[in-house]
Amino acid sequence: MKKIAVVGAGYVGLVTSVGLAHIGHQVTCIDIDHKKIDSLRRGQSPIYEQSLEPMIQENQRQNRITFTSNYEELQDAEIIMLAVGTPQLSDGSANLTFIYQAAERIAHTVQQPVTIVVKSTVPVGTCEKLHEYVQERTPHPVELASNPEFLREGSALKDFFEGDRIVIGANHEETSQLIMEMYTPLQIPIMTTDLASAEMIKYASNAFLATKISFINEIASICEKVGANVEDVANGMGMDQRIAPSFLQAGIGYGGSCFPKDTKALVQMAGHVEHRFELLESVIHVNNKQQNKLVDQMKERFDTLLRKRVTVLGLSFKPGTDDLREAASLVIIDRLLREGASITAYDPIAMPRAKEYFPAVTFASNVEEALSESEVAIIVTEWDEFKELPLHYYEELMDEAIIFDGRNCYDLEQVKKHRIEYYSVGRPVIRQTESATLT
Ligand SMILES: NC(=O)c1ccc[n+]([C@@H]2O[C@H](COP(=O)([O-])OP(=O)(O)OC[C@H]3O[C@@H](n4cnc5c(N)ncnc54)[C@H](O)[C@@H]3O)[C@@H](O)[C@H]2O)c1
Ligand SMILES: O=c1ccn([C@@H]2O[C@H](COP(=O)(O)OP(=O)(O)O[C@H]3O[C@H](CO)[C@@H](O)[C@H](O)[C@H]3O)[C@@H](O)[C@H]2O)c(=O)[nH]1
Repeated sequence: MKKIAVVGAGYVGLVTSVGLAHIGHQVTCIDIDHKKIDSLRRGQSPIYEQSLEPMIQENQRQNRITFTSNYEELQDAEIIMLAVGTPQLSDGSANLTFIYQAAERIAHTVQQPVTIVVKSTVPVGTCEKLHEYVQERTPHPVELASNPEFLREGSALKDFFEGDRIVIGANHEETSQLIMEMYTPLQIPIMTTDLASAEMIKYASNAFLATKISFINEIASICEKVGANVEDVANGMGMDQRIAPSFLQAGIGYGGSCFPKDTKALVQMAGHVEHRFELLESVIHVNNKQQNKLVDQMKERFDTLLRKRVTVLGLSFKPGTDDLREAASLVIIDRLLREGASITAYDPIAMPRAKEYFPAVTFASNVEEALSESEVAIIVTEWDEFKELPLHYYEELMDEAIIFDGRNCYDLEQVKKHRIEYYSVGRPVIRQTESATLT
């Protein structure tokens, strides 16, 4: 059992805190956001993540986790994990303000030798500089390690307990050893390396996954023109073990708090060492195009979207989370509003948050209400609730069932059985008449 402090109670900090407590460590989780800390002390999670709230409560009952805004409570921690945000600046590079603010507070608080473990995604070279920065501000010996986080929202706890790998970057063997001991109960393969390589593994992994998505989205656009079906293409490609099936789901592009910002930060980072990362620039460009694609198709279909009653199904950037950061819904709703459409939206989880983002949108309390009297539906997030919705609902509830599906939720053969006009990504359009199917 180790005494660990985690700085930042966001998606990463909170999941890490709860996960470490659950495997037996004594964890103090610190955040400057008093509202978050108050709600956590009451056992309420400020974010939606499957199984997180009960696990917070269980570890509180076992006295393995405490929440605070007071930095003095990290004084006796042997390990301090840094999990504050690193959002993007206007030029796309990473904003390290929160990292340095937290580092300064840590330096002025520690009373004994400590190891700082950077979980936040930071540009290569940051950990080395941060080490000097903290050590200059405290007489106590400080070690520093990079331990990038690979969890996905929506399956964050599962990823904590059953991740593919743990990467530890450090300058000394003993530092890596200490962090390996901390993770021992997890039985996840551990890779150790130097600080810079660990920092780069995080950016390279996200950039590669984003590349797979933009690649399949480009293939999808070509499929639409040549009459192929991108799902079959992706399945066929994925059977090759060198390619692998994951992250080949065509759709309206990647969003979220990581891929958009980390791809841009890596382009910036490359630029700083006079390397133009042209491949990644294209990946970003393709993604921007992709987010606008369905609205472009809709405009083509209707000529004008002025006063069109549009239903938006799904608002979060992916299912299983209430996170709206860089969600495709932001781009799509903004475009639709500018085109003069009137929007009703529904999301099973993200609506409380979404209300802050979209003051001009009407929110429905369920999918039926969202679809009733709608002229066109657009599926932005592939929640199970939408995937499992009987297709006759669209026929019965909408004026005329016209669906633009940005996540390929439905099987084309099933759609053909209904009077639905159906546009998806990288698959043939279904235009249904009462008696015939014209594709
Ligand atoms: N969200 C993810 O899925 C994910 C996955 C892997 C890596 N990451 C990376 O992890 C980092 C954190 O991401 P996140 O999504 O958890 O961010 P977040 O915005 O959800 O949480 C960050 C938290 O840090 C707190 N904070 C800011 N300054 C602080 C300070 N000085 N002291 C204490 N708390 C402070 C904020 O109040 C906030 O609660 C980022 O670098 C991100 O790129 C995120
Ligand atoms: O085949 C796919 C897979 C994903 N997406 C989209 O890509 C985005 C990101 O999805 P996902 O990677 O599942 O979620 P994140 O929670 O953003 O996780 C990514 O970003 C995290 C933060 O860096 C990393 O820790 C994770 O390893 C990495 O998968 C979402 O908009 C998805 O809709 C697709 O369009 N097609």
